[in-house]
Amino acid sequence: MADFIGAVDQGTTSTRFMVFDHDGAEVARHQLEHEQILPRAGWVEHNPLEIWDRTQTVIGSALTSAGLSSSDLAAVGITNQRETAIVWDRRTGRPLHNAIVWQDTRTDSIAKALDQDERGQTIRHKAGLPPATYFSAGKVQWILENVDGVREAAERGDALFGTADTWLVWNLTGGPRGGIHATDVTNASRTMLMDLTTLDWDDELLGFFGIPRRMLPEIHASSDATAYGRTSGDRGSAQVPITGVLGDQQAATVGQVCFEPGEAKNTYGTGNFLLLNTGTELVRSSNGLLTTVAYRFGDADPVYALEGSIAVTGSAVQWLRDQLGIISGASEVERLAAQVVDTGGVYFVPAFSGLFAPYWRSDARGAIVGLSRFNTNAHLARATLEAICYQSRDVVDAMAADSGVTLTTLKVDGGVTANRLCMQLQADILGVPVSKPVVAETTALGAAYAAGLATGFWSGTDELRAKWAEAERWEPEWSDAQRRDGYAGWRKAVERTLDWVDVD
Ligand SMILES: Nc1ncnc2c1ncn2[C@@H]1O[C@H](COP(=O)(O)OP(=O)(O)O)[C@@H](O)[C@H]1O
Ligand SMILES: O=P(O)(O)OC[C@H](O)CO
Repeated sequence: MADFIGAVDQGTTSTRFMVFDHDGAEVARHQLEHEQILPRAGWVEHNPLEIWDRTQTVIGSALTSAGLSSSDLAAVGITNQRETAIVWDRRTGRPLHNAIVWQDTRTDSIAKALDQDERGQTIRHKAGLPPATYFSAGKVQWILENVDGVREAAERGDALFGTADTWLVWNLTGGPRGGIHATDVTNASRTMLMDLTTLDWDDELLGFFGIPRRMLPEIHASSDATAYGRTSGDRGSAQVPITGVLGDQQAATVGQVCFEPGEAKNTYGTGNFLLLNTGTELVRSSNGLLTTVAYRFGDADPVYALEGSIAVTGSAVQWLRDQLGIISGASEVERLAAQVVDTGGVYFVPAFSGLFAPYWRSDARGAIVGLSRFNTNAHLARATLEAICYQSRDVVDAMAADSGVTLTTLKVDGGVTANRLCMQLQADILGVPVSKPVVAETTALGAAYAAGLATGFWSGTDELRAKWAEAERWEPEWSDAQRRDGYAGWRKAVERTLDWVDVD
């Protein structure tokens, strides 16, 4: 058997390929960014061909850097930015529009209209999601209605829809020459088109968006030995089985070995995504969280999760860098924030395109409140880090209310966790310890685990669980009063951002 498992992590800002050995240790990686196309305020697009090109490059260069070839890979897993919608022509492989990214808000009127009658409740009940611009279905509807010829092509069966996993699987398995059109249950659970109980596309939901079933990929388990086929073996490379496919936040849940109900992880990247494993029971949220599929391994029952999705966390740090210019790199925010002992009364709510969980308010906009002449850049930097943590606190509180689970530790990962001050603030603001694993690339690791489980490379979840090891831990230091007062101020600041714009 080949000694390694590969994993493609196709994220919002970059695509990386990583190779892991049997111990789950990293052997190789290469990563490339792709362009963020911003045609108008609120619109965010990617070029699917650029993403495919980047994917091929990072696979080749990561293998070469480690002196490996594709024949050294027992299997490959794919994990991806979720919800982002791609529609392409099956005959040519050409995209019929740029990918419409999860952050894009152009479909606000579609989402609003659905929520004005009982369709909103039907979507909540069947798909586990509130009608919102975040999810794929409205984006597909927009392409069908706004791009010439796409609806006709979709009805003829020539236009295919997929999230980034589907696009990559189709291209890796041959594209127009017989590529496999498939997705997994976790990605399908983010479209607003899948019924969480049947794990199949739902005709009533498809009808709400006018989406022909023929456009849609087949839905399979997240870990499956055959459904996703093999890489096409172009340019003399080996045909490697693709045996793991799952959305990036679900992959991080697997990489953090959250296999038991009550276990949770929080990933801090562009946004934050906190997932709580609720087992084979489907828990419906009354507090603004999403119900989603965490993973399905082979024929086993699906495992569900409650998710709190936060749109802007690490990207608020980018805003300090790119728009305000008060830091020159993301890592500088820690030094600047550490120049002061608190935020000097400042709160920053980065509701740049509204607020996701648990508020789901597209009429909110960002605000910096509590300013006095005393305040400096350092206070704003610290308030940015606190905003990341307070938004996570909102979600943790909603989760406790929905599930009755009180976290005893929060497992963390993602780019922002490099910021030790931010992680200390997170422990302080939550009042629970925060724990970071040795392998911080939990997303790629989770995709590799899903792929390796399907082929017998790893024997089962117990073996994977034994590989998890803590690298760093932060204990709460704030007093209860400090925590209570700080959070009360945050809630007041959030109130100030609501009902700020009229959204059409
Ligand atoms: N030291 C740091 N302090 C705070 N934020 C950071 C730091 N390093 C990186 N970030 C933020 O982390 C994000 C990138 O994390 P990553 O996990 O790669 O995100 P994604 O997968 O969403 O692209 C960026 O938004 C960046 O601003
Ligand atoms: O690509 P990331 O890491 O920013 O994750 C994006 C999420 O999957 C969006 O739901």
